[in-house]
Amino acid sequence: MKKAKSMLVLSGVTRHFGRVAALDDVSLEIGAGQVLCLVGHSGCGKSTLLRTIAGIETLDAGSVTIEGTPMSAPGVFVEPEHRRVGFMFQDYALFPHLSVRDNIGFGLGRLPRAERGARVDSILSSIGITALADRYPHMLSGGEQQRVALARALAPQPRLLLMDEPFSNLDRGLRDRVRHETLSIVRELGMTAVVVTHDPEEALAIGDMVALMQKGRLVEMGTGERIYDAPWTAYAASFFSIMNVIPARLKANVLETPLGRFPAPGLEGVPKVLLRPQSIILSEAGLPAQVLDRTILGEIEELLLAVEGMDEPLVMRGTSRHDVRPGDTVKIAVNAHEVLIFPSENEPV
Ligand SMILES: Nc1ncnc2c1ncn2[C@@H]1O[C@H](COP(=O)(O)OP(=O)(O)OP(=O)(O)O)[C@@H](O)[C@H]1O
Repeated sequence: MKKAKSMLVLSGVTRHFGRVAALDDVSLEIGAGQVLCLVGHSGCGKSTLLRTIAGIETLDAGSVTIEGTPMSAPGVFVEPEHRRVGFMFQDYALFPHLSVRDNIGFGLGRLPRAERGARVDSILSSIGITALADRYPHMLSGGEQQRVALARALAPQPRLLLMDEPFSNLDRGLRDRVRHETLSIVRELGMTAVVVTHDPEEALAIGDMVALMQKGRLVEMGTGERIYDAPWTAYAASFFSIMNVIPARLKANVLETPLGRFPAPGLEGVPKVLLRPQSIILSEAGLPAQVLDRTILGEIEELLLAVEGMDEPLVMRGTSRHDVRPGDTVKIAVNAHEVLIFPSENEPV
């Protein structure tokens, strides 16, 4: 497949606030038409990175390049309004005293009046909110306000759309629908977008590429499928999924654990061994474990199990129902190829 032309290149982007390294040597690249999701715990630097791309924040070192032109680099700073970047804020930041139509047209001041009107009509129609054109923000539901904020960010026809937690103000049921619709619009327009979220599932669901950040650094970037199924770091593995931490000892290229022995050629030191709850099954041929608790989480059943040699209960999850209760003894097995093993030196702090 032909590689898409680079829309955005970040190289060694660094930004300190006093002693805090909000961004520490972040480098990444996204192609035209791709959606990148920046994800990580609160305070890891996601918003600062987005603001740096927009030019609302300056850099201490590194560079931001859009479509091959440096925007922020040593001796270069292109003002935000000249970057052709659309920004959608978490709280939407709509102007309360302006109608929907005027909110959307706000950034189009330089266009002749008739052209501005036509542009606003066209975006109202493509986002499906023509009926709301003459209302004011206080007359709109949360989902409608989100739509207007999206329309306002898209109206100046940016080459890059930046969205900071665009769905976090919506409640659960509405969020999934609005998220789906928003992404459909972004994809139909062929927009390149960078979306910030703290929600691992949301990142996997919407990003062509997912970039996981921790303490100002980029930990891993990849497709959602790769970063979930085959994480390079224990940090990423545990960020996107609940994990059981399995105590292990390395002996002659074999890991000895309370759940069995697993081949680990070439490993040294004290590796970290992780296992997803769904990688454990009940099997007559398996090891004994005692049921501590059983919880039905809707579609999923969760068993907490005590296993000899493990200090922490083992969490097992699956869609099958098991007729067991606390105190019962069961036999468990693990899918050996689903055991995640990380060399100790591979870990960010
Ligand atoms: N203007 C500022 N002055 C001082 N410190 C700041 C400023 N902006 C951000 N920081 C600090 O930089 C770090 C990164 O902040 P940032 O807002 O980018 O994180 P985030 O990942 O977006 O967090 P959240 O998900 O909570 O919004 C934090 O430690 C924050 O306190």
